[in-house]
Amino acid sequence: MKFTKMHGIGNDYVYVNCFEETVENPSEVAVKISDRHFGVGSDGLILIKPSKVADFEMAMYNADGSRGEMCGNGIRCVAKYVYDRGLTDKTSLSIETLAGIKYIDLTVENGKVSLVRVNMGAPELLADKIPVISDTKEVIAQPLLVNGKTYDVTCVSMGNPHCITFMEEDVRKLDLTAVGPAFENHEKFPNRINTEFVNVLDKKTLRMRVWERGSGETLACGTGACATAVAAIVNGLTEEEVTVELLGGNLQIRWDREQNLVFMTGPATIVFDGETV
Ligand SMILES: N[C@@H](CCC[C@H](N)C(=O)O)C(=O)O
Repeated sequence: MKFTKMHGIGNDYVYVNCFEETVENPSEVAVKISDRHFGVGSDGLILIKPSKVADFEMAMYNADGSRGEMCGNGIRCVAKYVYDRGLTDKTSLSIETLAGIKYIDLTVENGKVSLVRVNMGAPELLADKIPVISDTKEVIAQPLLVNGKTYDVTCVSMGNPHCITFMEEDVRKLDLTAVGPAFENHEKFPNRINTEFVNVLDKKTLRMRVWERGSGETLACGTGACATAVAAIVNGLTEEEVTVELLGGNLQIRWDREQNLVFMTGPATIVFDGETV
């Protein structure tokens, strides 16, 4: 199987061009190929496929083989792949995901994509749609007991579920391997959850670390950065356009509240091409 290793600010996946390749059991392939010792090493597997309803389809699998509805860093990489590799010459394109069709604008320099802006659609705050088990319609700044400690959490879906916790403690010092799995598998989250640990640096800047459902700690999460920006705005912590600083780099996120659409802008990088034996 031919593949391409790519990353979006350090959130790395193995990409397979399914116009040329067939992947029989993507969940199994995702587990094997993601292994950082016995495989290629990645946060998961992303298939680039033909679509009947959009220009392309993206199918994403976490490192544990589970399917993610959407991947913000992944969709920027898919957009770069299809343009740079000549599968399209469009600089505005649409990509089908399990979370609906996303619309993308490319910045091209010297024939290659340098920046990708994604219309991520509307955020979902209703608890039963995320889903989060709750007595209230939405979960905004509510206490959640995890491993004997109470966290103040806000939950948002960007097509996939996120639980955001703003804290005073420097998130760079947290041991996510201790607390991440407890959030991910908490009884309140029937579909498990991605968790963002966040410091508000100022009205325009957030610092975030993420524990991803199905992949553990990653260097960045695009849907997580969008969900975090929305959570910060509904909690009155930031303005409507923010820079989210992640371990692997920065993303620009804007929630246009008039249209109720979230826009994410960031880079995408091709690392190498390979072939499995
Ligand atoms: N890293 C991604 C999100 C990948 C999916 C997530 N782990 C899930 O299961 O929902 C991003 O950049 O958005």
